[in-house]
Order: sequence, then C-alpha cells, then structure tokens
Amino acid sequence: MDHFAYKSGVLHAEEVPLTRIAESVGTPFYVYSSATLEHHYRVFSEAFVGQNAHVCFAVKTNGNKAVLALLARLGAGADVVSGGEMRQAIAAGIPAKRIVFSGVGKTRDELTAALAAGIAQINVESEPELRALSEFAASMGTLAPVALRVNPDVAADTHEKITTGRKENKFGIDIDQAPALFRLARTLPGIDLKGVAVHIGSQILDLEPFRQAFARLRELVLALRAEGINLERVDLGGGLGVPYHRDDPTSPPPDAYAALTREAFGDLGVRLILEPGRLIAGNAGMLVSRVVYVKEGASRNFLILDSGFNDLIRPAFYEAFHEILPVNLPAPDAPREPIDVVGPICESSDIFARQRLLPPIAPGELVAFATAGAYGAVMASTYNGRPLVPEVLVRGARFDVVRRRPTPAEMAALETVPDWLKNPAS
Ligand SMILES: Cc1ncc(COP(=O)(O)O)c(C=O)c1O
Ligand SMILES: N[C@@H](CCCC[NH3+])C(=O)O
Repeated sequence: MDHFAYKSGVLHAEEVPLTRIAESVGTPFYVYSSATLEHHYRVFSEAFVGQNAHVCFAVKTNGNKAVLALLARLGAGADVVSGGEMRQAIAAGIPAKRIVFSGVGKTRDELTAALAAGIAQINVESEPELRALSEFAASMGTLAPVALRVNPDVAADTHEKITTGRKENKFGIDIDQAPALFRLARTLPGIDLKGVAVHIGSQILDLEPFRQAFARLRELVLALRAEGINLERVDLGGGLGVPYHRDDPTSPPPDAYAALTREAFGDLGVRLILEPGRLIAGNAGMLVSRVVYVKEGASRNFLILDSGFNDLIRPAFYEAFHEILPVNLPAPDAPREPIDVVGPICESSDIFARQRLLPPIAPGELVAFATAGAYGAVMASTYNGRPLVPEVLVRGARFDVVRRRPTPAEMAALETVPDWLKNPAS
C-alpha cells in the first residue's frame, strides 16, 4: 500500500500535489510519504506480535534523519553497516541498545565507536574480525555483544549484484565452518557471544529461500546447543522484496514470513532480530524530475530529464525497472509511444528506461520515478558536479524539506586548494 495517487489530474503524495513541492524546492527531489512508511512498519512489526522479535530498520536503504526519526518514534531499531550509519541512527533518536552492526570490513575506529556507544550487537563476519574485536573490547575493558553472521549457501532468486547468501559471496562465515568459530568465540576475551545472524540477499519475492535459510540456521542453533553453546538471539537480516513493475508479484506477506520464523524458531526461546529495509521504505518514496528536452534522434526519441544516474543509480547499476509516471495525468486516449528516458550525465549508461511506452510529455513537465524510497537518495553521488537533491517528507497536507539542496558555496567549501598551488608557477 502506498499513498501516492492522482487527484484532480495531478499526482499527489498524500494530500500534497507533487507540482507544489516542485515549485517550492525545485527539481529533482525525493519525496517520502510518512503514512506509507508508518503503515509498512506497523504491518511488518505487528505480524511478529508474540514472537519476541525486534525490528531493526536497515539504514542503508534510507538514512534520511527525518525518516529514521519517524521510525524511531514507532519503536524501530536500526541495522547499520558503518560508523556513519550508526551515528545517523543515534542522531535520529534510535537508542544504541536497538542498533545492530553488520558488514565485512568494519574498521578499528568503527568497532571501538560501536562498543563505546553500547550498541546491541555486532554481527561478525570472519575470524580475523572476531579476533580484532576481541582485542579492542578487551583493551577497552568491555564485552562486545556478538552474533556470528553465517552464510547458509542459499540461492535467492534476485539480481546477482544483490544476492549475499551464496558460498561465493563475500558475506558471512561459511555455515560449515561456523561451529568452529562459535567455539573459538566462546574462549576469546572481550567477546560476549549472543547469537547468530544471516542475510541472504535483497529484493526477494519468494519465501522459499528464506525457509531454506531458516531451516539451516535452526539446525545450526540446535547443533550448537547440543555441545553447550546456547545462543539467545537469531538475526534474520532483511531481503523482502517489493513490486517495481505492475506485473511483478506482490511482496511476500509479512504474516506468511512471520509464520516461517515461528515454524523455524518458535520453540527455541530465542529473540529474533529482523532487518527489513526495502519493504518499509521502497514504495514510500518517489524521485521527481523535470523534462528538459524532448530530442528526436535518428532511430529513437529521447526524453531528457534533469535527474541522472547520480540521483537514482538503480536502472544503470542493476538494469532495475522503475515505473515512470507523468505528474500531470495524461488524457486516457493519449497515444503511448516508445521513448528512451535519459539523464544529462555524460555517460551512455545514464538511461532510466529504453523504449518505454509513455504518453507525450512536454519539456518543463514533471515525471515521477515510483518505488524510489529505498536505495535511492542513499546511493546518490555528486558526479558531473551535481549537488545531492533535496528530500521532502509529506504528512497529510503538509510537507517539510528534510534535506535541503546544498548551495554552490557549500559544495565548493568542502575542497581546498593547497597554498603551493595558489602562488603563480615559478
Ligand atoms: C545485513 C543486511 N541486513 C538488511 C538488509 C536490508 O535488505 P532489504 O532492503 O532487502 O530488506 C541488507 C541489504 O541487503 C543487509 O545487507
Ligand atoms: N542497492 C541494492 C540493494 C542492495 C542491498 C544491500 N545489501 C538495490 O538498490 O536494489
């Protein structure tokens, strides 16, 4: 469910016409619906009532401070993958005690900052990381709450660039090697072994790979128990997909996903940690852009926008499909012609859609990329000297700019020319 719809012929986010936001902040901009975020969070977390489950929103999908603050108010924790994300989550009001930290390359600075902040859990992904963490925690005179992230070698039917739970992926500890590492973890100073974690990939629309991964995890938890290693937490990661195309299957229902977790872990007395990202934020956001030119090429026509892959990289990076909606509703009988929708960046891959069937859209008009609330703004760059775009949060009939566009002076101020370059060459 989302709260983007045409009303009186104009695409609205909740009660606000996107044209009004464009007049106020200029284009391109990201817009998020607080009602959609809230709805998704509630439906997901309510599916786990009675299961001792904690929802830690995956900050990598959308790290906007207002978005995180909204989720924090609903009781969300955070799954972070860098010191930067940890600080973002804490600054937005998510208590450290509700933060879990994953990632294959956590540095000394990041691990010690996490320990100093008192976060709930560090998901360790290798033996060298475990040994390093042990040393840092012991030297700080503290105990690191640890889960070992295992790689269950499950194939998830998703884009190869976003699968994480196969043997050849860099993530997690091979499930067959895991028992030895759990044994080691118990003996190391500074390590408080709390649990096991898994995350098999993202944009998964079928529950079967989750069922397989959970079954392997259950087996592991029971095998460890049999040798006296009692894990009290099981972190299941995220990965639930969302429909991008109208023909895509719908998201797996949270109730059905919760039934799987109950089946696999319900009798084990463990606390579950869930790290959904895309499912919460995906269709809570859109990227709105203006048509700069319509160019008639020799073999095809181009709709040239003022946003590029620096603003929304998913189509260029993963050949991802995003619905492109004219903000002004076209006449029902408007002819639909194939057109390439492109950005202004000097790269041939700066294409949002090839030969998309669209009604005529004139220069100056607005279009909206749907399902851009996850892995949208967070993956933006300033390539081609383009500033990061504003982000706007809508609530009912009001909207707030929750990230403003930097001024050219602010962008320039980040860089310095050393003195030796300022003097005339001698
Ligand atoms: C460890 C971990 N947890 C959670 C997520 C969130 O995934 P998704 O947005 O697919 O729910 C990711 C991203 O794939 C991840 O790497
Ligand atoms: N960035 C990816 C998802 C990656 C998930 C991170 N482990 C996307 O846009 O679909």
